[in-house]
Amino acid sequence: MESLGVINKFRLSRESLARFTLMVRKGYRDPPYHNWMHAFSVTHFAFLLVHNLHMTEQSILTHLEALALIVSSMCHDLDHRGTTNSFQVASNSVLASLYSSEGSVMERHHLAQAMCILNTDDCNFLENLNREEYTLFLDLMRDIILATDLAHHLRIVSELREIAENGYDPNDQRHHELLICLLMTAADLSDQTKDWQSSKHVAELIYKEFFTQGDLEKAMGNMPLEMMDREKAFIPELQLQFLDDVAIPVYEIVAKIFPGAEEPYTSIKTSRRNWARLRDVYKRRKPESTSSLEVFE
Ligand SMILES: Cc1nc2ccc(C(=O)NCC(C)C)cc2n2c(-c3cc(OC(C)(C)C)ccc3Cl)nnc12
Ligand SMILES: [Mg+2]
Ligand SMILES: [Zn+2]
Repeated sequence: MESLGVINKFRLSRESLARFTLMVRKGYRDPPYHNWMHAFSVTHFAFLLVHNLHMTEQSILTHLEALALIVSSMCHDLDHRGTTNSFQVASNSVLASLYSSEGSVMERHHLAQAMCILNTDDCNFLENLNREEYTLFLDLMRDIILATDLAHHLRIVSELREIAENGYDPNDQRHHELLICLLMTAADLSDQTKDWQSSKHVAELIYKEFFTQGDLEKAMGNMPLEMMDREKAFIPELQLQFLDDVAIPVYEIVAKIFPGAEEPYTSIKTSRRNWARLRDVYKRRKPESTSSLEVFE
């Protein structure tokens, strides 16, 4: 926050900011993947994007938008239970009864948790923002956290491709809104742009979460998605699919809009090559012998 210049610009209270951060960290549970470590690494990547691509200096983002992106990254998976939106509905969870009519069940809950913490005494580090800035900040945080629903991303990805092809227009309000969603998604997926060992380890954590949900669904008498069924999933193949269909296009678009952001795109393509190698190695063995998580050994 210091090096983004938002502390001084918005006269943020360091004590409140520290209390807010500690409350946010406490607001995460400890599933294998969707815990504070994920929120922390997403926040760090969001900072690197804004800082290294000089987004505030070049007026690509206002300082308020940069602040909203960082704070939203910290809060974007608050109180995650390691289960998906469809599982909330299938299991008739309290969160589903609260939010399923609007969709993005978990993301609405993450946002509600963030608002609660902001409204907790001594944690509202935004107290020196004027009414207009504060209202705009809350609108930004809402849009950004709701943009972390994979379904939302899949709805806008064709518009994102079009912006990457035809050029980003900083004066186009829709382009600007879509860009902020893209930055959040790029941060949320950034574990896959790290070194192979780290990316592979994170994938292992995600599938531990998915398989636990699959076990729960079987216990409930429901059929889990193949991706969540530890007996059926072939992880290298599933990872190649997700990288090709969702993750790699995100960094390809980021690299097209920001020429200085080639590295994550290069790195995730390397990760993909490693998954392809792993798939070929495990494909040759008797398929029934490889228990899903064995690929991580
Ligand atoms: C390594 C890696 N593999 C994944 C494999 C599958 C899926 C999945 O949900 N498949 C559902 C089917 C219907 C397509 C997500 C995966 N995933 C995510 C992720 C991304 C999310 O949404 C944004 C950030 C908006 C893309 C939301 C939640 C998660 Cl866990 N992060 N890393 C991963
Ligand atoms: Mg999420
Ligand atoms: Zn996340």
